Amino acid sequence: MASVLTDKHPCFSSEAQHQYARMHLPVAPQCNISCNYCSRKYDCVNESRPGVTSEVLSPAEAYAKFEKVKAAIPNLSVVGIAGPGDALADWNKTRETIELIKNTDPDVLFCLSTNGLLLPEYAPEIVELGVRHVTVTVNCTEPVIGAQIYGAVNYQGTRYTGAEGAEILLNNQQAGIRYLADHGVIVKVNIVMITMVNDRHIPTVVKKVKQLGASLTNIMPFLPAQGSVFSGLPQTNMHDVTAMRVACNVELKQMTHCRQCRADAIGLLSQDRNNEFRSCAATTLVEATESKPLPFANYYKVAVTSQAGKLVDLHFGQAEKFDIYQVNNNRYELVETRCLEKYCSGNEECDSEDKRREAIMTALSDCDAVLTMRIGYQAQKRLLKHGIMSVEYCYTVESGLYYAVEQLELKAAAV
Ligand SMILES: C[S@@+](CC[C@H](N)C(=O)[O-])C[C@H]1O[C@@H](n2cnc3c(N)ncnc32)[C@H](O)[C@@H]1O
Ligand code: SF4
Repeated sequence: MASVLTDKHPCFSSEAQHQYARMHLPVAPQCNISCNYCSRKYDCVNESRPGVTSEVLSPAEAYAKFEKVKAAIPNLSVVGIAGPGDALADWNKTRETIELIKNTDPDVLFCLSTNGLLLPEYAPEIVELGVRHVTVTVNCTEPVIGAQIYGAVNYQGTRYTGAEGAEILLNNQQAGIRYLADHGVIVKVNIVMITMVNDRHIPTVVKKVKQLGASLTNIMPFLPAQGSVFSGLPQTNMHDVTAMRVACNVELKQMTHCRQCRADAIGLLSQDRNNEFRSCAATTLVEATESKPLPFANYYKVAVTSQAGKLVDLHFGQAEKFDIYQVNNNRYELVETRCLEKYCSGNEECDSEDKRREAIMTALSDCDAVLTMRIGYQAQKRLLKHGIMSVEYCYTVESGLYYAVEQLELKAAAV
């Protein structure tokens, strides 16, 4: 039977994702390990992926932001701490933030995300604080595989590398998951699927964490992050991720609706509103939208970022081609493919970069929406100035097109 705790948590329950909003409070910037896929140094405003945030807050600032968001989003059910580093590496700030909110709003569900290194130390306090959802990232169970994924593990004042460091991390993760599950905490395990590194080993991880008491796993595609050791590896194909989720679902419940959110995400999973609540945000995305006439004969034109045309599996900033579809709520047709330069070249400051980005906007300006796996705030804002809505989605192109139509119609109804 589904628990009331998971029923209201949009990340732990696919039913709750459409009804309940969550907010991530970025109060924990530090980390105690180095994952080779992680980069928190590259502060690109166009990025929308884990570890990215536009601000780091003190516990008091986080509390003030919570109050503001709660007033604006009454269906806010969950407050999570997902970095931008590790919730337990900055435990004092994490705990203080939770305590401040809990004292005034005892109904909020709290969750936190961790690599698990410090779970043996803090799991009893987590339980005592009343945190009932914890996400632990477990990418392998074998130290030799861990040695390829983790550059270093800093534990109790010593820096460990290779299989030695990985072994400490993996042992602590496993002990921590068992403790939490035995004490009534719902544990979700994130697994970053990295082709040729840990992909074949994932079913073993799922089996192990199930034995330890985890309730579900979330197999996520590896996203190459500029500035990370793995920046040159290819992004994991969504087709492979989906196949792995299906195979592992036989063993344990799988999360399939993860959006790999930013550390400051706010709102429903499908509609990140973090930009409305940034301390420096002068206008909202809605305010920035220019009106655009309704499309001819109720057909919308949607530009899709897809590697092979079947799945929405490409970041907007990485796309070099856009498939242009005409679509309404029961038909769609691919009308052309436009080859353009990449939006994100990594050369943020340069003047010609701005011109190039405007040229991309002009090339897409006849479209009503861009359907993409992920898109950053500045790129969304620029698209909206051209009257183009951005829709983040992570499954087939076909279902994504209908989802985009739904979003366009909702927007039209709200005007
Ligand atoms: C930024 S972390 C924050 C929580 C914590 N430090 C951890 O690693 O679990 C949130 C999630 O994003 C994942 N992640 C970070 N960088 C990633 C990347 N480049 N590709 C895919 N997943 C990534 C992490 O493994 C983790 O599951
Ligand atoms: S544990 Fe989390 S924050 Fe730390 S390096 Fe890994 S992904 Fe980044």
